[in-house]
Amino acid sequence: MKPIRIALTKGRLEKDTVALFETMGFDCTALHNKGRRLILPIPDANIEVVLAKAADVITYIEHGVCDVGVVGKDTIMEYGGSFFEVADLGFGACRFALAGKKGDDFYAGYAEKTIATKYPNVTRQFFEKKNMDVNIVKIEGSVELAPLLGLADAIVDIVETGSTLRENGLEVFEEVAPISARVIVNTVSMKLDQQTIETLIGNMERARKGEEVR
Ligand SMILES: Nc1ncnc2c1ncn2[C@@H]1O[C@H](COP(=O)(O)OP(=O)(O)OP(=O)(O)O)[C@@H](O)[C@H]1O
Ligand SMILES: O=P(O)(O)OC[C@H]1O[C@H](OP(=O)(O)OP(=O)(O)O)[C@H](O)[C@@H]1O
Repeated sequence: MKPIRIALTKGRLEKDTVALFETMGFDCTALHNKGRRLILPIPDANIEVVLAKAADVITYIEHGVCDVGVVGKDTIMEYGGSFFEVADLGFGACRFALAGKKGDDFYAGYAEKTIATKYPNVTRQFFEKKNMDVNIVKIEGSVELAPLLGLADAIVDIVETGSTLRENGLEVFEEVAPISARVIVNTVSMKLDQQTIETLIGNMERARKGEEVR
C-alpha cells in the first residue's frame, strides 16, 4: 500500500507535531535525525513526512502530492485554497491582531490609514468588513518596525506572548482572529483513503486530548 504523505510546516509547529506523533506511538527517529533530508519515513505507520514552509504545505495538499497537512490557521486564512480543514490541534496558539504605537487612537481622523503586514489578504478582509479603505504595505518580517519607522499607522501581525509589541512600545488595538495548528486533507485523498485518513486524524485528536489511540 502506498504510504500516506503528511506535509508538516517546519519551524514552530514541527516540534509539537512530532511530539504528538510520538504520543501516538510512531517511531520518529528519522524526524529527529533528519540532517538535510526533507522526506522522512515513519516506517511502522506507513507514513512519509514532508517538511515544508507553511504556504507550500497548502500548495502540496491542493495539488494532491501530499494527502494530509499540518498548518497554522493564519496560513489558511491568508492563502485559502481547496481542501478539507478537518481538525484543530490546539498547539501553535497565537492570534492575529491590529497593533500600533502605545497610546495612539487608530480610529481617530478621516485620513486613509497605512497598514503594514505579512498577511495582506487577512488585512484586506478585516478592513473590508469595517467598510474602511486602507493602504496595505507588504512586509516580510519584523513587521513591528513599520510603525516605529513611520511607514505605517498600524500593523496586522501574529501576537503570541505580546513581548515583541511590549518591548517596542506597541500595543494591541484590536483582536483580528485566533490562530492554532490545523489538519488539512486533499479532497481526492479523503475519498480514496478515507478509512486510513480518518483513523489517523481520529488518533491525532485522541492523542492531543491525552486519550488512548486505536
Ligand atoms: N509567535 C509566533 N509567530 C509566528 N507564528 C507563530 C507564533 N506562534 C505560533 N505560530 C504559528 O507557527 C506557524 C509557523 O511559524 P514559523 O515561525 O515557523 O514560520 P513563519 O514565521 O510563518 O515563516 P518563516 O519564519 O519561515 O518566514 C505560524 O504559521 C503560526 O501558525
Ligand atoms: O507575541 P510574541 O511572542 O512576541 O510573538 C510575535 C512575534 O513572532 C513573530 O515573528 P517571528 O519570530 O516569526 O519573526 P518575523 O517577524 O521575522 O516573521 C510575529 O511576526 C511577531 O513578530
